[in-house]
This record gives sequence, structure tokens and C-alpha cells, in this order.
Amino acid sequence: MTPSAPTPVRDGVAVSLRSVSKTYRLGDGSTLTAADGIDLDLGAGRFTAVVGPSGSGKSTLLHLIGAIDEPDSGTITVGEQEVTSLGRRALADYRSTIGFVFQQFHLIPALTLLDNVIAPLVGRRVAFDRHERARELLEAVGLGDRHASLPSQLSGGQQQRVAIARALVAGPGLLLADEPTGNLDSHTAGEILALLANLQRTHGTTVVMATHDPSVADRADRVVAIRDGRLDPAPA
Ligand SMILES: Nc1ncnc2c1ncn2[C@@H]1O[C@H](COP(=O)(O)OP(=O)(O)OP(=O)(O)O)[C@@H](O)[C@H]1O
Repeated sequence: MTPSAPTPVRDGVAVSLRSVSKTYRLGDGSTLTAADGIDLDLGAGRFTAVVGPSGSGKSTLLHLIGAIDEPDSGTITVGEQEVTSLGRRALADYRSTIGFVFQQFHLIPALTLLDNVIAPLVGRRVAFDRHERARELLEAVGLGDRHASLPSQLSGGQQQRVAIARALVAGPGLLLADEPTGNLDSHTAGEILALLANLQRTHGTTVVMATHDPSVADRADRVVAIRDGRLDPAPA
């Protein structure tokens, strides 16, 4: 498999958040602070788990890092880029450099596995053969012989493997995984976590994974706890 482009490294830190806050306005006029003055440095090439109960702010944190959502205040720096100061176009470019994996696999039902993996590259110029890259990735996630199958012909664990291959197709240095094992039985979850850890080790990808499950978080290099939008002050 072609190695991922590593996230540009600043003193070994891939992702840096300073005083990051996000408050949502609810329909009844009240507000809810989902990120409350977060300071966090995530090591380049490391596998970090963000753990906390439902509603604690895990997805919000990943969405802020991935620029799916915008903080009200604070700065987020990824590699050399201060994401929070980017304009619309640069933000879209930034998002396209990140791999996302979600609890629901979000594969396109009508497309073969190969075409699902290639999908993020549609309309983009790339310096490699996209079919070859997709085949290599499907091989790497153990589905090399299933490239012509449709998602409906796969188990949940296999679909998540395809979603991981798709997340890696552009060679991201940063992979954000939001409850990637939430829809899987514990055996299959273990296989997916081993796959993520292996990709992280082999390609130096920085992985940030949100989970409510401490046993899933244990598979990461580092565990960061969040509650009510605040990071646990205990050093992780
Ligand atoms: N777009 C939104 N509008 C309003 N409130 C939101 C929005 N997104 C998240 N929230 C609220 O922010 C808080 C944190 O949500 P978030 O999804 O980050 O938590 P979580 O830890 O990922 O939860 P879960 O484990 O259940 O997915 C929750 O109270 C949630 O209801």
C-alpha cells in the first residue's frame, strides 16, 4: 500500500487546541456548551482515544478538529495550518486531507466496494492510479477479493473495513474515527481496532478516536477523558 502523507509535524504535535469553546443554541432559546475551553495537544503519529459518556462532547471535539463544525472561540492548529483562520475554500481543501470514519459506515449502496473507496477522489486531481490505490487499500483491510461486491453483501465489520479504506484513500496524515466500533460485536470491534492500530503504526497516521467504551479506548496509545465539554484535568 502506498504510504500516507504524514501530517506536517510541529515539535511532534499533529493537532493543537487552545481555549477552544463551542456553544450550541437550542430551539427553546437556551444554550449548551459542548466544548468548554479545551486545551489539548495530540502527538503526531499517535493513536489517541477521546472517552466520555453520551453527550459529553466527543463528537463535537472531532467535528471541530475536522472543521465539520466551527468553534466560537479558540484556535485549532493541525500540522502547520491554523485551521481556525482558514477561509471557505482553504477549509474545504483542509477537510479533503483528513480521513473520517463514523459509527454508521455511510457507504454508497449502489456502488461496488472499489467505487466506494475511490469516491472521495471524484473530481480531484491525484498523482497516483486511483484504482490501484483502492485495490491496495481493500487488500490491506482484508477485502482484496471483494472489490466488485456491493455494501449490502457485506457484514457490518466488513463494511467498516471498507469505510476505513475509503478514509485512507487520499493518504491522510490524520484519521478521525467517531465510535468506529459502536455498531459492531465485541469480536469484530477488536478486529477493527487492531486494523486501525496497525495502519497507524505502519503509515505513521495520527488517529483520534471517540468512544464511550473504556475497553475500546484502552487500545489507544493515549486516553483523553471529556465530560460536559471539559477535558479531565488528570494528565492522560
Ligand atoms: N448541532 C447541535 N445542536 C445542538 N446541540 C448539539 C449539536 N451537536 C451536539 N449538541 C449537543 O452537544 C452535546 C455534546 O454532543 P456530542 O455529540 O459532542 O456528544 P458525544 O459525547 O459525542 O455523545 P454520544 O456519545 O452520545 O455521541 C450534547 O448535549 C448534544 O446534544
